[in-house]
Amino acid sequence: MEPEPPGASGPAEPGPRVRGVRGAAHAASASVLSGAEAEPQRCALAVAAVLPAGGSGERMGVPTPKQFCPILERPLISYTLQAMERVCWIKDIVVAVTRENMEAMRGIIQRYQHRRISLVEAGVTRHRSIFNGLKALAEDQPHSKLSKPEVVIIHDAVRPFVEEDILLKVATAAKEHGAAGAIQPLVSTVISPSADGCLDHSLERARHRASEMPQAFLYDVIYAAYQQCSDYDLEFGTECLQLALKYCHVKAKLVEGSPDLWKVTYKRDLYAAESIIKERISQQICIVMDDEEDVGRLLEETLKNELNHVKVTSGPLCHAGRHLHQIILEQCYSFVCVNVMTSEFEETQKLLNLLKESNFSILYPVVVISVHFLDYKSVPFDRKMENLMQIRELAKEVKERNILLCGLLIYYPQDEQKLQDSLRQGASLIATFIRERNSAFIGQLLIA
Ligand SMILES: Nc1ccn([C@@H]2O[C@H](COP(=O)(O)OP(=O)(O)OP(=O)(O)O)[C@@H](O)[C@H]2O)c(=O)n1
Ligand SMILES: O=C(CO)[C@H](O)[C@H](O)COP(=O)(O)O
Repeated sequence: MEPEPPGASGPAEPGPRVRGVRGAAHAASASVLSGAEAEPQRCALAVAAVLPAGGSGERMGVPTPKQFCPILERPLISYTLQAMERVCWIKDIVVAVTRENMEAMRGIIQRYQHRRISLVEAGVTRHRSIFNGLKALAEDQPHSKLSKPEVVIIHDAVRPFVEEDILLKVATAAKEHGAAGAIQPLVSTVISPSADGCLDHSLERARHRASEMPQAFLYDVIYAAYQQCSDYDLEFGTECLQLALKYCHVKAKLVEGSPDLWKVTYKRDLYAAESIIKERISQQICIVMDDEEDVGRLLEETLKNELNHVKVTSGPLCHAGRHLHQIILEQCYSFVCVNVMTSEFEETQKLLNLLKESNFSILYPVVVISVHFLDYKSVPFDRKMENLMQIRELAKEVKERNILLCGLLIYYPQDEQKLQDSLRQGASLIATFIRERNSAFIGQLLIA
């Protein structure tokens, strides 16, 4: 068994923390993946989790095992770990990884500051990997920091959108029934073919369910089941709930799960996962501007009208960045910075410095759009453009910190109608960059 990574700590305290590097990153992680405001829940049980992550992802058809495939440049498994570790009542998270990927996994834990993780070696099948994880939690492990839990949750490393709510439901049901698992209605009807490749019979769809993850068990039940398992079960079995039934006569409680619990299996699932994450981190935009700025207010109004499903907040960068910390706590990953009174990039630079200090962008790419207004009666167009070309250097520098910066020049004519058109065009460009987070925009100066 692997020791905890350096800097790993005990269970997280409920609620997000803001101070320091780790605080910022994990505050950021508190509710974005769940897509909900995460009120920390309580669970009186001693709970640990085992995450099998030792597969090769054959059906994905790419050389990298799917759990290590990047989504927005971060490995898929890191999203799943983030979803598990934000649940403060899960004491230990044991991850089963193949020997050849152990070093890569340690790197991921360190880079994304995951906590409460222990690594064990995976087996050649999913059941064997899970068994190895369970063994690490057994009482008789010499030199182990892990303690035997009352309830163990088993969850695939490739199901990143697991929420605290379903984890609590399966853990609580496992305490009462001995075993519990998430289910979903079947999408397709299940049929049974005969040896000649023809239909033998079909199952009545409404009477069957798809078994998903997470599942939870009284530790003693599932450990005893795995100890009694045949080699055939360990080789070909796909259902842990069945093992509890077959070997311990425990009938699992089935709990309705959400469609987002699906298992990333094919390449298209990576695109789907990326879209879900992008959508979740684009639900809020913060406009950084001086309260007195009329033109900023107009832009804010236009953005609110054009993006009526998105929460738009605004405010100045206060002393010591207090206001920004508040915004970070509110899970905002998209900033529009209005530069009017000051020299071209002064406000943007201040915002970037705060974002860099907070280390907020470890987990998700943060978008910053530096907005400038073009009123070429006061500054000649060529000089304005020359100044604004600094955006390239600035963008290059902050890209290393996972901050995606682009500039937006908005034409500011006297004519009311033309100004409205420019603002609408600007709002549409802002919305596109925030939604797509496409690196082609980085360092570009967009013109509206
Ligand atoms: N020997 C194995 C095989 C699978 N798994 C894990 O079990 C989970 C669910 O399995 P599956 O989706 O089948 O993953 P793969 O086996 O990697 O995929 P494929 O069947 O397409 O090869 C994944 O997190 C996978 O890494 C594991 O820990 N050890
Ligand atoms: O959904 C599940 C129910 O336990 C498992 O994740 C699934 O059965 C794993 O099987 P495989 O590794 O063959 O895809």
